[in-house]
Amino acid sequence: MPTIIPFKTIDAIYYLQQLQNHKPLVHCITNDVVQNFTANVLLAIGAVPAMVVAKEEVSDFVEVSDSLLINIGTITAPSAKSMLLAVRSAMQSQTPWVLDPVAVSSALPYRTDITQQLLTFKPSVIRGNASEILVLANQKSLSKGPDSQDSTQSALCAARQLAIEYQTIVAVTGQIDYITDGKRVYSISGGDVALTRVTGAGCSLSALVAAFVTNVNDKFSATAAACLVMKRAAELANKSQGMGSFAVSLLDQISLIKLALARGESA
Ligand SMILES: Nc1ncnc2c1ncn2[C@@H]1O[C@H](COP(=O)(O)OP(=O)(O)O)[C@@H](O)[C@H]1O
Ligand SMILES: Cc1ncsc1CCOP(=O)(O)O
Ligand SMILES: [Mg+2]
Repeated sequence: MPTIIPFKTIDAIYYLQQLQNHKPLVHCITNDVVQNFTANVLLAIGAVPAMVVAKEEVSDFVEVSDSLLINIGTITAPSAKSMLLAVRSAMQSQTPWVLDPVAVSSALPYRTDITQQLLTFKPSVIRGNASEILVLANQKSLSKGPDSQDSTQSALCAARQLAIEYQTIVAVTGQIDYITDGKRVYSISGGDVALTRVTGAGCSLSALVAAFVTNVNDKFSATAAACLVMKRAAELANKSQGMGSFAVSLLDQISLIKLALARGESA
């Protein structure tokens, strides 16, 4: 196992600045539960979201986008078709794309099979919770629908194995996030368990990753920067008024995160 390196705030600030300079257009094919929240998270960080899903136009739209998010949360036969067309186009045009394998498990062979097909089109990053990453690496897991029941520590070997097998970057998230390209590992601690009590935290994090990996050479560090932003924003968000307010406050804190990270660095 390589040395696990805590990812630094100063490096996250650099990638955040790159993102905000370029204002990337992020093409999202995501699940029905989190469309609006995901679009708002992307706007809050300084990216431009576009939820374009029709099979007739996904290939064209990938070509004008800076990156693509594929999230299989509420997959159906028509959306699976759109996803496969979009990732084919992304691979051909070398557009970075992020896979969020929501709820892959032995109990859901349809989405697991589609995910295996998607993986052949070379995702730039796979972002999932520990149970999802264990399943993709053919290891035992304990998921509960879209939620993980496994620790990220227990999925780190699986994450590295996947990164090597698909020559990609894997972000396995939970109490501690790990980001790996198979050889190196970054860790990010902190965040807040409240992130597991609102829907769409993981899905919108995958969208953030898609925004961060555009226009950069080092997608490994850019992925870690996205993960750090979500954890720090959750720490700063208001948890005292319940989970509805937390979700709104999380958006507020994402929109203000550059200032907060810079303040933390100069303190
Ligand atoms: N117990 C926890 N403590 C702190 N942060 C957490 C915890 N569990 C998940 N997170 C954070 O929640 C976000 C979503 O991750 P995760 O829950 O793994 O995704 P998903 O919603 O896809 O299951 C990430 O930013 C992750 O770091
Ligand atoms: C509840 C639910 N059901 C299908 S997709 C989805 C959203 C999952 O969101 P997240 O993985 O971010 O918790
Ligand atoms: Mg998820």
